[in-house]
Amino acid sequence: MGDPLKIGIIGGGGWLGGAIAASILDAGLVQPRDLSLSYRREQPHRFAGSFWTTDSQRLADRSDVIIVSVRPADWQPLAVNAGGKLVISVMAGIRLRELAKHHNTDRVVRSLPNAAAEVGKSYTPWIGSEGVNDQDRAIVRATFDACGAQDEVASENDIDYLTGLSGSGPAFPALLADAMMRDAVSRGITPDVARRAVTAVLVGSGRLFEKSGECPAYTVEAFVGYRGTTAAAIEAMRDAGFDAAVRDGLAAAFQKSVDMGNSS
Ligand SMILES: NC(=O)C1=CN([C@@H]2O[C@H](COP(=O)(O)OP(=O)(O)OC[C@H]3O[C@@H](n4cnc5c(N)ncnc54)[C@H](OP(=O)(O)O)[C@@H]3O)[C@@H](O)[C@H]2O)C=CC1
Ligand SMILES: O=C(O)[C@@H]1CCC=N1
Repeated sequence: MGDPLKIGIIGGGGWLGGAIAASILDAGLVQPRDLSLSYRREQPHRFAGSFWTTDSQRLADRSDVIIVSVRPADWQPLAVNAGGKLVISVMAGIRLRELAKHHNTDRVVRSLPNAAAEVGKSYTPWIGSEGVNDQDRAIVRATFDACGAQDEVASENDIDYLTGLSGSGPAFPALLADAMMRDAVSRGITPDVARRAVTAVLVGSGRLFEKSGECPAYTVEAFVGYRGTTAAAIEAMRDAGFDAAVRDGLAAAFQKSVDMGNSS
């Protein structure tokens, strides 16, 4: 067996960095003493036994793998020389070429998890640079399997598109849930009941969807074919522009990711 893996998470005090840290610790991919996390302002009281620092270069020096999880706007001023080590970025928009140049390594991975990493249910597409080897790939898979599911994809264009589809994805059911809740409350349903009803719909339909493995079009058609209340709702939502709203939203996220890459 080789030496235990040492992992550092720059921005480990943040939302996604903290979720990844919790997932890889839970999965036993890294031991607490081999995990380093950097923060900027206030040290979070999490991950006892791990190494917290404000010095991200120190973190990089004591790690084999460096995960970069700061907001894209905070990345340019982040001067960290990885010296050829594996760098895994979870940042939206930042391209492989820029990552390699900025961190002085040809072993870089661009990935895009989502907020469900917090409950071990992220979906994470990723792509590696030419310098990434088979062992690096195995580390990336293990890292994002610990957070949910992952796929290596064919191009950075795929990452830009999936940044909207799955990276931003958890926001879309939240948007639907919010609209449903507000409608329910406006019709006199108590907020408590509305919240419980909407939460049950989201969680229950997610589980159902996962279990059946059906194509969503088939499910929708089955409901439409029933010719009841659900068909009435689906047809009214579609007439009101549901499909176009989703298409335009995904296009806006895709474009934003490309624009962020052009300006980084
Ligand atoms: N949240 C999400 O759902 C997803 C996020 N992402 C990507 O993940 C990245 C992180 O996002 P998220 O976790 O939401 O953001 P957060 O703001 O929650 O976390 C970023 C963290 O980075 C810290 N930070 C900033 N600069 C430095 C620095 N120089 N050294 C050490 N720490 C620093 C911040 O500290 P401080 O609070 O003190 O400023 C903060 O805790 C982003 O690039 C985003 O694009 C990708 C997919 C999904
Ligand atoms: O909204 C964002 O920019 C980040 C990236 C994908 C999800 N959250």
